[in-house]
Amino acid sequence: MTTHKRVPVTIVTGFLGAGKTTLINEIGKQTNEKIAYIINEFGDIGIDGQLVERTEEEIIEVNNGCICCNVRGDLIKTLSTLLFSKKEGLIEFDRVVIETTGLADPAPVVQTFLMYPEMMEAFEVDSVCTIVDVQNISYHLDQKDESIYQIAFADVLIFNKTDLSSEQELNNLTNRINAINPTAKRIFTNHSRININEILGVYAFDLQEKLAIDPNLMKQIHRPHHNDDVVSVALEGQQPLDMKKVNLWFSYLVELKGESLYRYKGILNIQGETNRLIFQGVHMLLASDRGREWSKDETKKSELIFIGTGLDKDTLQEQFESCIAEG
Ligand SMILES: Nc1nc2c(ncn2[C@@H]2O[C@H](COP(=O)(O)OP(=O)(O)OP(=O)(O)O)[C@@H](O)[C@H]2O)c(=O)[nH]1
Repeated sequence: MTTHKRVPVTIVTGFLGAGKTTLINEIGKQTNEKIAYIINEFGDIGIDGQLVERTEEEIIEVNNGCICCNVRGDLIKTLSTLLFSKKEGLIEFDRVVIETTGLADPAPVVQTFLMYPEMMEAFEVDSVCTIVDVQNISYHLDQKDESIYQIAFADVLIFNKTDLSSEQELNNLTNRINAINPTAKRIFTNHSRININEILGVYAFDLQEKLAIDPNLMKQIHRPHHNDDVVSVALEGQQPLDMKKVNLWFSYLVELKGESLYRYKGILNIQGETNRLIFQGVHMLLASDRGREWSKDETKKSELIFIGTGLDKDTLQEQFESCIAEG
């Protein structure tokens, strides 16, 4: 029997809006393990960290870019700090779960655990779990190489949002994905509701298999990716917003920009509301939800992030300001 003495690391990847944070929340609901979460977002404002429900866990947000390239140094620093804090008895954790940005290539993230002695000694990759948004993945595969790398590199493929796809569409999609990665374990679900024992403690990561996919994995070579056509625009403001105007603005965005808007999400301060309004969008699908109550000692504010192609910050800023409530 193999014993695993190092801290297991689960890497959760998948294209923008696929259901990664939803899975993180599902892990939180089911596990008794102490988990340190590292959440990397594409954009200047971290929304996901605020949407993770188990707040007593160690949640570290790494923003300012994508973990697989310009912030890889930040990832190593974060992991080193976690190790140090654990050694000093300041925190406890049995596992690390990393949520990458939806545009990350998982190979360089995995590389972190295979190339740096301090990391190799302390951590072991348990599995790379890729969430596949069955409603949008065909479009993403046509448009973005990152979604191909994420699928190719998976040990476990979670086909999510099956509630939004017909059986026929799912069959066609499975055939297309089989051609990219025929060996990964497959799980079909919606709202990332899986038995987490299917992804945690499975030790499915197989270096030889990964080298067959990417012979450069152990070298410092980084394939070019997310060419700068995908941008993120972050907006922030403290003045309360008018719900009716926000609805009109979002209808306009969904209708006219839905295709190029890969992901948009945020927390809104709506006039007259005691609770935060959470909105989440992936292309044409937009949902909103009442979040927790604003606490007395926090400043009420709205924070929004838009990720897509052809986005103009000034126009979005102007539209955002036009939603400010009067009086
Ligand atoms: N209908 C449907 N909606 C889902 C499902 N899974 C997740 N969602 C919704 O899809 C949106 C995106 O889910 P997230 O879990 O935030 O996706 P993500 O991959 O973390 O997104 P990014 O971190 O922005 O890339 C949210 O509004 C979810 O509630 C599903 O199976 N079916």
